[in-house]
Amino acid sequence: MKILSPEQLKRVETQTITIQDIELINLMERAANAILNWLKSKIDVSKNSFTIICGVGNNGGDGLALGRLLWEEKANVKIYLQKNNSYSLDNLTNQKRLKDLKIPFEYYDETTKLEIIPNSILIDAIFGYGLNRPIGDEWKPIIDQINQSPNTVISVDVPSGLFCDQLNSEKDPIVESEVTLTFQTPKLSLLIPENQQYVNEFEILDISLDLESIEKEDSQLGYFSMNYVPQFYFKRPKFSHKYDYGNVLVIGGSYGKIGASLLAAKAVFKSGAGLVTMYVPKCGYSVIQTALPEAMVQTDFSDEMITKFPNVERYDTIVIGPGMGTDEKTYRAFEEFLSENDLSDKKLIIDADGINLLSNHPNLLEKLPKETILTPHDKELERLIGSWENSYDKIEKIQSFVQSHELVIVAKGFITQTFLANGEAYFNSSGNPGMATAGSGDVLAGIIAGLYAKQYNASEAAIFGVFLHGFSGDVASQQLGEESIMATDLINYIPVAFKTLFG
Ligand SMILES: NC(=O)C1=CN([C@@H]2O[C@H](COP(=O)(O)OP(=O)(O)OC[C@H]3O[C@@H](n4cnc5c(N)ncnc54)[C@H](O)[C@@H]3O)[C@@H](O)[C@H]2O)[C@H](O)CC1
Ligand SMILES: [K+]
Repeated sequence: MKILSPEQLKRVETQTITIQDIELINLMERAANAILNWLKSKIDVSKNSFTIICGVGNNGGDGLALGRLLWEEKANVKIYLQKNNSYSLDNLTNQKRLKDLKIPFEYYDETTKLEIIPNSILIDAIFGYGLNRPIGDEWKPIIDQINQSPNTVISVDVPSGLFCDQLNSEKDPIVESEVTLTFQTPKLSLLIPENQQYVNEFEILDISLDLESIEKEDSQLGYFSMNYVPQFYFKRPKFSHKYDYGNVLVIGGSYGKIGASLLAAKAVFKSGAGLVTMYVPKCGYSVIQTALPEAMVQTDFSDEMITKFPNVERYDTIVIGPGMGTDEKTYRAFEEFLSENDLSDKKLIIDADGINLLSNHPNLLEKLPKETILTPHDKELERLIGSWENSYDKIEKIQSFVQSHELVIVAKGFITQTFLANGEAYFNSSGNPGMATAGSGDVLAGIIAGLYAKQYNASEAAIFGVFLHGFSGDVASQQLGEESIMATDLINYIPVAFKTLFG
């Protein structure tokens, strides 16, 4: 799903109106109905109260229309409208509809003490994507009353005061919403960690904007959600053997960190690869033979670390890094491996210490095959590309890095972002805080490798691998709760995740 700017959304809106032969007021009614239906799916609206705070534009218009629909559903509703001498056309139409039905509303200005119905759901419909400058301090008293109220706050489209695609200043008054119900496409600001305090969680509501018009808009940013999963369905042909599903080599592990490579290798198997070989220092040999009898094991000469990389001729996919360490001997082995092998037809996934080695010796980056997948967390990423000022700057820096080096970067975080070699970035929608646990990243590298080894290309393996990893975490948390999830659970729930996604 594309992430669009306010200008693009406006264009799509205008085209939708022409193509569907409707008026903007009809879209506004759809938007209000979408919110009503969402509310009805959660609560009995007729037994609830709502305090709706509306602005002067179309976001306010959505709020007025919602007030009318809730009134018709026999909910207890109090509607506030900003006192002004200029309203959008459809805001005015909705004011008239309220008046025609004798549904009362009150005006407010910056001095008003809002009378929020106790225990009501507070609907924030002051500003939406039309915000074109920071809202001034005059808004502080109203926004403060909303944020300090004990009521549940639901924001329409965007928390009021929050820009859609640029950073706010810390001083800006912004509504802190419990849930943001955003229309049709996610707004970039909803996905940015700096805005956590305002966004908490969001849901995308379909208002049937014209999909072709959305497709025509140029955007390098996308949001990968459940709707896109079916295209990743893959059915194993009846007459197939293990070699059809990739031959994967996992290079990693060091004394005390054999577990990391083991987690990665298990995840490779669970995501469907045919054969897995592990290359570890000697101390890992019996551990792996016992813990993962399905894997073949080759060992380094060293007991404790990798000092020479193996011959990789027969493998098509190679994971490098989990638990490997950054000893100088390991680094030299890694450099020799990259310089002396023709890896152009190999699929490489580099994680953890493998990435740290690349950061210390950036000349090695040029030796990686095209579309090598790197899976850094923030610290590893910073070592690799340098620091960034904020999340928007981070996106731009990663985009230029992947384009200049022709790499794929999976930037891990609460909302993981996958950057393709052409600069496109996909924000992931699955996962939960329970997955912030040791070994989770090793599992992700393994899942991506397992998919890459099969029929998926680098971009697909990275984007879908990230989703599958998060989804396994979601299934695991439904069964176990977030608190107790361990990396091993993420692996154990991959089969349930596959089954839930593809039946
Ligand atoms: N396609 C859709 O998704 C649809 C969304 N709808 C809703 O419409 C709003 C966008 O409405 P718009 O009238 O363009 O803007 P706002 O209501 O967000 O802004 C109101 C108004 O305020 C002015 N303004 C901007 N910045 C400031 C400021 N800092 N201080 C004071 N005033 C400011 C600006 O000039 C605007 O006119 C969208 O979010 C949805 O909620 C449609 O209802 C259906 C289609
Ligand atoms: K809003």
